[in-house]
Amino acid sequence: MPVILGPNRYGKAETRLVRVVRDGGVHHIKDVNVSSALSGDMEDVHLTGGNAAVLPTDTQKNTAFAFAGKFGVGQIEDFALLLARHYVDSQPTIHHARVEIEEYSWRRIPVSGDRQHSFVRDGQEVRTCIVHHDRDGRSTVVSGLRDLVVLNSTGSEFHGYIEDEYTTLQPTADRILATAVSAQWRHSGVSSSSSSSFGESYTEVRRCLLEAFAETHSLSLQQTLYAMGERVLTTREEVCEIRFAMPNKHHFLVDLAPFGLGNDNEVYYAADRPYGLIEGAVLRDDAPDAAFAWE
Ligand SMILES: O=c1[nH]c(=O)c2[nH]c(=O)[nH]c2[nH]1
Repeated sequence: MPVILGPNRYGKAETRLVRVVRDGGVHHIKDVNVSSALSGDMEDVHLTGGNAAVLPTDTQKNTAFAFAGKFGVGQIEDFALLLARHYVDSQPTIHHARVEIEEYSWRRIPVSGDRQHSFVRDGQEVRTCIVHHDRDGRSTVVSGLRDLVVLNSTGSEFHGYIEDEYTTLQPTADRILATAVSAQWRHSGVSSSSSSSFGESYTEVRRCLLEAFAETHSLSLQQTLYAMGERVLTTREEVCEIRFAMPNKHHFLVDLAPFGLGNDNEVYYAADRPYGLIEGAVLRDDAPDAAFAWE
């Protein structure tokens, strides 16, 4: 039976890289996790074990560290583009590079005196990007975040849904709405200029997400998801599509009647599982073709 090699890629996953930028006694921390995946002329390595086309994953790890030393890390999208372009442009056997970076943010610990080198991890939120570059010169950039945990303690209702023989959920006109937002947004174009605006874009998209979450009177988490996406797309022209995964972090009112107490929307049980999982994309109706951006 004839057998052929299917789609494949290989690379170094999760190179944990920390760079300290020293501005005199004032230090800055860049803490990232870099994963690269390359594809191209990889028939031989799979079919015969000939490695002539292979840029070792160990070299990919070294390149991430070397580039951090040589160029700094800066905005993760720029660093990912730098790496992806380098792999494709420097190695004829590499036709496509995918670079994914996560960034963990650190906040300075305010202390008296001139000590400026102590930090505390800034929550559990993670900034992300996935960049692709191919030998036709096409680049795509998807920026994102995950574990942005938000809660509205009122302003959320849920009623009017299907009720069948298995439904026990009570309709509510006032509930807690909480979620851990995972969002990824696709940039319409990728400029090759070195004056990056990915930092400002990230800050503003995040602001849109938070403001839309807070300002939307919610009849469902789905409606809130759409409102958040719509806010980003109507505010940030560089973004053409945004995808969400939002767990509904259920808060159930506790029945305090057995203890002779009422519960006027005050005491909740915060269940961690199971959770509703609401996923969806919001995009411009004229969004350019995504090509391989989401792969
Ligand atoms: O916002 C919600 N959307 C749902 O689809 C759903 N389903 C459910 O049980 N609770 C909720 N809440």
